Amino acid sequence: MPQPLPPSGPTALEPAARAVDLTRTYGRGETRVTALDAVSVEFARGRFTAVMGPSGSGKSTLMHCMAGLDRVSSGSARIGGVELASLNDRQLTRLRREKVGFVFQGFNLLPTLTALENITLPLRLAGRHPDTAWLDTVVATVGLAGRLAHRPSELSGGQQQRVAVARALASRPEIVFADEPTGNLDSRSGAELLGFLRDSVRELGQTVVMVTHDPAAAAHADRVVFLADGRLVDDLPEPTAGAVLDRMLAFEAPAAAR
Ligand SMILES: Nc1ncnc2c1ncn2[C@@H]1O[C@H](COP(=O)(O)OP(=O)(O)OP(=O)(O)O)[C@@H](O)[C@H]1O
Repeated sequence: MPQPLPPSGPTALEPAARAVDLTRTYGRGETRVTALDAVSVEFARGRFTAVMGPSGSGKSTLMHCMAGLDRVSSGSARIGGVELASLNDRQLTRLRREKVGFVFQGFNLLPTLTALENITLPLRLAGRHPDTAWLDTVVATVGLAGRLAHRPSELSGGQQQRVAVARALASRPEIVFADEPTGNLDSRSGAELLGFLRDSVRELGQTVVMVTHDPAAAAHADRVVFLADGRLVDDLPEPTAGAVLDRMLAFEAPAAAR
């Protein structure tokens, strides 16, 4: 029998995810690295947040700790009110399947499965039946109707990444984490994909957190948070590409002057 997940709490008011003083260190002694240093951040429901910062600033570590793919060293990471540190491995796996969607740079589609089979695979693994009406809405939102019987090799890179987005949304997760989802796409496919992610937030009420290096990509989000040296250093609402670029230059200027 699967053990029940702890209750999610008063969900309407609870942010989709929250970190409090989240610290993650790797290694010991001289090789010890503090990837995240007491980061506190909330990701509100129904919002699209971009996470930016220089290489090595802790962006992927933050995503992995928040998504339950990595354990925190100290502090708290919660999804919909559930403290991830309180879960055993089996409960964590279930929480990831049921409440979290992932979109990675490399798509991670299974080549022998059709687009539709790829999209519904996590649900089937979780022993759940897809909600057909929701699935139709997701497929229409990401513009994949007519491509569902194709295998990944018969789809363009942009279409493959849209399959990955539909797969992340298929379970109607509490939150979707996307790690540089446009990294392997040409600029047109990338812009399209960002439009679909934004539509999933605006029209379907989903919550998306996306790591990106690209100010134009970040400008599709409702908010940008900036990391530097494992710390949260800035928080920009309603970002424009210009404003994001200005912040990035402001962080880089002191480093360049050293
Ligand atoms: N498994 C690990 N073992 C040791 N050090 C790690 C591990 N994962 C990450 N780090 C270190 O933690 C720091 C933050 O890494 P992280 O991958 O989160 O940065 P990032 O901002 O996502 O970088 P990039 O933009 O280059 O992907 C880096 O110094 C990295 O070398």
